[in-house]
Amino acid sequence: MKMGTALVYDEEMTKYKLLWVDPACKIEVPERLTVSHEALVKAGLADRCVAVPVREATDADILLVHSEEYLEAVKKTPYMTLEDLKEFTLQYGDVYFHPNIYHCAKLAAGAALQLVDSVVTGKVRNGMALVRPPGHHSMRSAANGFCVFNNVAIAAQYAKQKYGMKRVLIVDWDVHHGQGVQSCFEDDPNVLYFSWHRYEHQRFWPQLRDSDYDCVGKEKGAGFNINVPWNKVGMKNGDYLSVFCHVLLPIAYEFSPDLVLVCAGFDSAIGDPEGEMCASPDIFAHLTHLLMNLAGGKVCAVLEGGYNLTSLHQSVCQTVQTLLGDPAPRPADLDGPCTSALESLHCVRSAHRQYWSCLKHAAELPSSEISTKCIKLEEEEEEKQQHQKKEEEEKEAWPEPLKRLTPPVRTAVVLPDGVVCPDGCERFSPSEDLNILNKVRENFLKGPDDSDALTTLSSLTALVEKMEKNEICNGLALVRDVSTARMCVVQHAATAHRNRVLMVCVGDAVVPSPGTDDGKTLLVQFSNTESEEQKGKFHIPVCLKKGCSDVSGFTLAVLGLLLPLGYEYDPSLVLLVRTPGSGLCDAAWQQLTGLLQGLAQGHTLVLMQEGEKACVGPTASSLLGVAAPSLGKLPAPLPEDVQALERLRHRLQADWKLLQTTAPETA
Ligand SMILES: NCCCNCCCCCS
Ligand SMILES: [Zn+2]
Repeated sequence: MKMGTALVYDEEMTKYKLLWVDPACKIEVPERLTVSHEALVKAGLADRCVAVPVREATDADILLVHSEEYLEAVKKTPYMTLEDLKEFTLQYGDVYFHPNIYHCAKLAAGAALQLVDSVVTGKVRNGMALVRPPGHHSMRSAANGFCVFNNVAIAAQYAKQKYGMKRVLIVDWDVHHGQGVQSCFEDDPNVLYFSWHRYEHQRFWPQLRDSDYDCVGKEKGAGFNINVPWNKVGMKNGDYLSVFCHVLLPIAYEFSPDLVLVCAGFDSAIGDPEGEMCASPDIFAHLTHLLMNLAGGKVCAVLEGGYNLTSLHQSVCQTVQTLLGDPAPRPADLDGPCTSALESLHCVRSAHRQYWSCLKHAAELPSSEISTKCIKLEEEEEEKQQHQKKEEEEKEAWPEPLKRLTPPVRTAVVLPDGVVCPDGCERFSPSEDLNILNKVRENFLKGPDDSDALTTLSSLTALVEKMEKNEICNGLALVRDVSTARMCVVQHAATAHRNRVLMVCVGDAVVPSPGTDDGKTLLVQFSNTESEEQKGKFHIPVCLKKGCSDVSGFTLAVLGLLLPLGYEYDPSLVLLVRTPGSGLCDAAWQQLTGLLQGLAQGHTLVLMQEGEKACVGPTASSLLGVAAPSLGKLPAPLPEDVQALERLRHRLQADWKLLQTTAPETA
């Protein structure tokens, strides 16, 4: 299987800097690159990557995006005096030139192209390019916002032209709007550009009307430009995850890209002087993870901004470690999205409702009503926010992300003798542990001599114990009696007081709801039989008209309901149960298995009924971290399924904040 993560870096790109006084540009320093690369080396991550050399972008590469006159003008800068450089710089905004910046800008763009080559030709699965100058602000004929050539825009055009890539997704998680990328592709339906950015109702740089949520693209490109404005600072992990689950991912899966490019700016992390947001560096492990099952895993992250050297290098490490396949850390105490984020979320979903079938149900309010509501709420909360911000400035500090130790065994399997152990997996030997055997015997065995049940259940128990000790990352068991196995695992996990088990059931077996609503388990059950009785907060039946055979409806339920629930519940173990009759295709099942590994530090235990033997291989592949196959362009989900999901979300959002997609009605 195609694994491997490319790292494209060259210290030559540190060899330019600001040569005069300019408060707007002083934060863009060479150390941004050196601290990031040194952190990767120190963390042992650089050595695990495939080092890919940079190259200079050629004129032809650069002319994929920029005009000849602009390129010719920039070509002259290496020979300019300091005065000429200052003069030349004046025609652009918030950017500076240097005798060596043209060379470095060619290397930055060339690095992105080298990364695309390595990923698209299958030399590696994914990768990151550590570059400066950044690119997403530069326009066809103008430098802007520290950017000279638009590295990612050039990479997108290059991928389309050289490799015939049909659909390219660009995710811009930098805290600034990449207006250069937007303007390059706004009429192009083959490039879906997503950006969130500090906006504050157009009061924040670059203060463009075109950065707002209602700029959805032009002509054939209408719907393929997604702007999520942050109208307040202080956005946190929950705000970011909500936008991924309720805006980006549903649309991205419907778009079904052949390649994912990330404008990986880290000025959206806590501590950054530009963003003034409060999301912790480990959130980038989750943002990266959530993209890694798109495009068959072909993800190219290219550094953009990031001006706090500490949060920058921490965020870079979180991103690269996830690209390498290491499980993401559990997201600490997620809050629901704040009111302002909910308004932006609602506005974006409404603006894109007509273009994406996954959003068809998004409630439509006249945008005028929404915008006044936003501003009214703004003023009220503004002063509260202001004095809060003053306090925060003094003590902007955050805990260093926890070391992400990868268990010695990635995937352990419990299989009947006749079933071969999939490549890369480790067959888990039956437990000899007497107290496990006795506990299983007294609690679960029907007949005294049911030896293979005893073997299976004691092996499962021992496997869960090894996952708790982080000796094993995830597991797969093919068992005769899934319901007993399920109870055995849940009961064992419940013994450790702080354990929480997210149980996801796919298929039509009747699943007894967990004993009490004590919250020790959260059961989400996909089926096509409408369950009449009202379930509790911790037992959520998801009914799809055509069951899981409808990939679109299933995907929407996973992205917009299961993932937010899972992140908010923050389980210590994910128990994924598949019983016959689900009708779920392998690719959708693999997407589910892949996505759920973002939870519980990757501790996913898959239980499958013996009849599902054919699914052992594909399941093992996902558990080993191989990207799930692309689902292809998704047809519209059934309207009744979409409405049912919406109703379910509305019913549950009182208990589960990450399910909200609209601001609470104001008085
Ligand atoms: N307070 C300094 C203003 C800087 N404005 C330009 C920011 C460009 C970011 C590129 S990611
Ligand atoms: Zn930025």
